[in-house]
Formats: sequence, C-alpha cells, structure tokens
Amino acid sequence: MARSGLNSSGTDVNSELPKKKLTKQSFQQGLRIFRFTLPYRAKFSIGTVLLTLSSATTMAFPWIIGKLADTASGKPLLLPNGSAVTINQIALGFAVLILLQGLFSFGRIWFFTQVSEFTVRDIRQALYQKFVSLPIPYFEKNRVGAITSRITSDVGIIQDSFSLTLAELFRQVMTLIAGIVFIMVVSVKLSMFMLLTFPPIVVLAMVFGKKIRVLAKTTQDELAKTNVIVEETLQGINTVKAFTNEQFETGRYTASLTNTVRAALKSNLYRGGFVSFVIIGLFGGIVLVLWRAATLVQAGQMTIGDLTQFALYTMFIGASVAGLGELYGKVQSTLGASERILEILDEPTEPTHQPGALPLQVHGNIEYRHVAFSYPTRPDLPVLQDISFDIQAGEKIALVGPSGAGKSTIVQLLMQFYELSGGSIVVDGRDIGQYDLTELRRHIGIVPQETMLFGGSIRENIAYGKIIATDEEIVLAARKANAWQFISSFPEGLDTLVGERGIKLSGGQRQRIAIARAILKNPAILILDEATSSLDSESEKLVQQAMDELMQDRTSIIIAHRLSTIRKVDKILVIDGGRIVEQGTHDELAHSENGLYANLLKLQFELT
Ligand SMILES: Nc1ncnc2c1ncn2[C@@H]1O[C@H](COP(=O)(O)OP(=O)(O)OP(=O)(O)O)[C@@H](O)[C@H]1O
Repeated sequence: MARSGLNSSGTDVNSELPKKKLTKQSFQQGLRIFRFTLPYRAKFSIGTVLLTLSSATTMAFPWIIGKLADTASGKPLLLPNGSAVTINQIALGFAVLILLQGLFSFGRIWFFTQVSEFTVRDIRQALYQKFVSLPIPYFEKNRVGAITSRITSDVGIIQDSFSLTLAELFRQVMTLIAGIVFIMVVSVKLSMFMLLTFPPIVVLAMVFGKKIRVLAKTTQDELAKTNVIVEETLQGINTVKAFTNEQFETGRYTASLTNTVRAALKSNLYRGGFVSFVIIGLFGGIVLVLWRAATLVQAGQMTIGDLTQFALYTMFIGASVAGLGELYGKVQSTLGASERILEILDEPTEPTHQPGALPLQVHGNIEYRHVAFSYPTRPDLPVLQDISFDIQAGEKIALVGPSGAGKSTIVQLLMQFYELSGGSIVVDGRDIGQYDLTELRRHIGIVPQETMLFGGSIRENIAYGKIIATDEEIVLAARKANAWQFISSFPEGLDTLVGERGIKLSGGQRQRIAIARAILKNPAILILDEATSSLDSESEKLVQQAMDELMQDRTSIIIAHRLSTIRKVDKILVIDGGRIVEQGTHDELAHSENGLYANLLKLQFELT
C-alpha cells in the first residue's frame, strides 16, 4: 500500500518535486544511484529474501480462508493419503503462518531500513564533500536554497525509495502476478469477467489522479509564494518598519493567502469527485462481479470456498493496482531526485590536487602579468583589464581606488577563486595554475572586511586558522592580535560562545579574532581587506597594531579604504575601472597634481 509521512530527513517526501519521465535512458541514469547501496548488498539481499517470504505468506491467506470455508460447508481438504484436514488443523496452520509473516515483515523492515539509512548517509556525505570542493562560480550560479534542497529533499526521496518504494514495488508486482494466477486457477470464467470490468475503471482513475496531482502542485506553489513573502519581510523587517509598510506587507500576504485557498479549494473539488468516482466505480464493479459469482455458485460451477478465495484475491489485486499507480509517481520522483544528485556528483571540482604538483615552500614573490578578468556570471563585463604589477617577498603593497574598481577581485584571483580571462599570475616564478591549489591557499592568509564567526567558542574560531593548534598557540596568537585583553575579560575566556547563540562581538573585536586566526595560520602571503565601517579610534589603534604585527616579514596586499593606514607601504596601486591608473609610494602619489590618489586624499582629509 502507498505510505506517506516524514522520514528522518524531516522532509515530506510526497511533496511534488520535479519528476522524471520514465524512459529507458532515465531509468538507467537513475539506477546509477544504486552504486551507493553496494557496500550494503548483503543486508539488501537478506531484506529481499524476507520480503519475498512475507509476500508469499500473505498470498497464502486467501487460499487458507477459502479452504476453511469449504471445510465448514462440508467439502474438506483431502491430503494425498486420503485423510481429511480438520478445521482446527487449518486454523493452527493459519496461526503459524501469521506468526511467520510477522517475523518476516519485522526482518524486512529492519534490514531495508539499515540499507536505506547507511546509503543515505553515504550519499549526503558524498554530496557535502562535493559541495565544499566545488569552485566558487558554482555557488554564484546556483542559489544556496536550491543546493541545500539537494541534500535534504532529494536525498529524502531517495531514502524513502530505498526503505519503502522499492520493497513496495516488488511486493505489489508479485501480488499482482500471483493474484491473477490464483484467480485463474479458482475460476477462469469469473476471472475473465472480472478482468474485463476493472481495468477500464482503473485507467479512468489514473487519468483523474493525474489531474489532481497537477492541481495539488498548483496549491503548493501558491503556498510557497506566501512563504517567500513571510521570509522576505521577516528578514528585512527593519526596512519594512522604516518605510512603515506593515499594512502594505500584510495586504500582500493576505492576497497571496487568498490565492492559495482558491487553488486548494479547486484541487479538493476534484479530489472529492475522485473519491466518489472511486467509490461508485469500484464498488459498482465489485457488485457486478459478485452477482456473476453468485450465479456461478448457484449453477454448481464454484464452491463457497472458491468464491471466498476469489473475492479476497481480487481485493489483493485491486489494492496492488492502486498501489502501483501511486508507486509509478514515486519512481518518477526518485529518478528525478537521483538525477539531480548525480548531476552534482558529476560536477567538476576545483583542481585541488594536481598530479605531479610541486611540494610547497612559498617565499611570497608575486607577479601579475596583463591579467584580464570577467566574472563567470557576467562574462560580457570586463572587471579587470591589463593588470600588471609585482611584489617582492616581504613587501607590502596597498590597493586603493573607488568602490567597485576591482580591488577585491584582484586578490580573489590570487586565491584562485576564479579562472583568469587573460594573462597570468606568477608566484615565486611559477604560474599559480601549476601549484596544488590547496597547498597554495595554505600559504595565503586573509583578514576579510567582514569577519565571519562560526557558531562555537572563541577558541574554535581562532583555531580555524590551524585546526590542530594548542591552547598556548591560540593564546599567543590572541595576544599578538591584541585580542587577549577582551577575551580574558570574559568569564569563560576562550570558551565564550560567539555566533547566533553566543555573545555578539564588536566589529573591532571580530577583526582581531580574524587577525589571530591569520597569525596562527602563519602564511607567507597576507591579504588584508580593510573594513569599510570605521571603528572608534581606540579600537582602530588596537586593530592597526595587530595588523602591523601580522604583516611583519610577510608579503602583504592591503585593500585600503582609509588612506591614513597605508602611508608606510612599499607601493600603492591606484585602481579605477578595472585598471591600474597610478602607482608609486605615498609621497610620490600624494604630490602628483590632479592624480586620483591625491584627490582621494584630499577628499578624505576634508571628510575628517
Ligand atoms: N561575484 C561577483 N559576480 C559578478 N560581479 C562581481 C562579483 N563581485 C564583484 N563584482 C563586480 O566586479 C566589480 C569589481 O568589484 P570589486 O568587489 O572587486 O570592487 P572593489 O574595488 O573591491 O570594491 P569595494 O571597495 O566596494 O569593495 C564591481 O563592478 C562588482 O559589481
């Protein structure tokens, strides 16, 4: 029978996700997901054997009941030796069979559940591993929600499929075939009559069912739209309030709710029709068959036991046909889900481990040679053009320029988050493409504009720079980053929780955590992306000191927003519109008449 409900993914697996047309090709594609069950094939085989046994015992029930009826009405079952089986003996046999059936069912569920839970864990793990090793552009082209639903909904469908759908499919097909064979044995005449009556009803019911599914999907889509409104407004609640648009948003939500109700009512109108059709069609058919059977019994062509058997097998057949109809939809969803999962697993990952890549000892000489770049999401818009500069190991350079000039992009290319559109970047004399990506990134540290803290303790957050760091190392890093002062002022020190459920750190404190992280990582090359939001002067001083400490003896690239902080760097590159428009030391650039840097300086001076 069709089952529904929540599985351990917490997803409603019956929700209408895109389905896949059943073709030979889609079937073969979808079956590839089965390779994940291979490690558990022994359990799978045991489950299948138990399933076969439990189905077979179920199929024996009508037969025994028929024999019971015959024995009761004076036509006992004769053994090969001629002795008759008593009612008590039949009933005892029946009881044993029921007991066995119970055991088989328990075993089947237990084994199939194990297969599905382990398989699903492996699929999720493979997907996650894939996600984290996909290149950055993938995440810009696909919405995070869509990606996470692969690992929740789609995997949920697969889970349901391994634990239920497959077993059901197998059982229903077996029931259908065995049921038809049994009723044929009981009475060919009545079977033919029945097989002519029911299939048309079933076909009609299937067409009807399809229409209902389409309508149910519309209802769900409408409901999803209302959820989008709730999410949007709650996320931007400050904006809603600031613009005093509470009433407007409520109106928008109400309108959307009305649409949902309208769709739901329409869908349920059809559902009601469907139910009454099934009742009339199905029971009408049953009455018709019973009438024919009664005439056959009256004519002495069937016994009461035959009739009982026939009626029960027919019910089994009916149930399995109905079940198969529903399973068809589930198989389609499974194939769809499995294809979407496999699609991700087939995505090319970042070339993290290049065969024959060089083991790394990075000094930090960097050279950009005519670098050109456009973001993959906007290939027609050149973001960088002809960027050429070099930095000797240990030097410090600053990138300055108006917002959107391309400063962050320049450093992201060094991290190899994206592929260049032209030119090359060379580190210690070799093209960065020749390095093992993971190895190279290991030697680059970054203090970003906005420090992301993970939910967890301060200790864990600092140790993100070096997972295996000891407490001494962490404290030392925190001291060098001027962070120890505030950390030790918390009662729980390094164990203080930060993030969503912990305390909120100020911008300056977060930056110092990021600096401590970078100190622990101890990279040869350092990227400092100055925060645009200004800190109070005390905090600013602490952060600046920490940055100076961090930059010592490292090749450093500073994306500067406050020009006061970069007077001492070896070279300043002024970027505008994706090009280097000026370069030189602070003193050189500050005195160049009409230069962009001189102008920016003037502007900041006036502002302060
Ligand atoms: N992920 C992205 N996908 C597409 N375009 C992007 C992406 N990131 C940045 N851009 C665009 O590239 C250009 C350069 O952006 P970039 O972030 O490098 O500028 P920036 O000089 O660092 O600016 P800011 O000082 O405001 O941080 C901008 O026009 C921006 O809109």
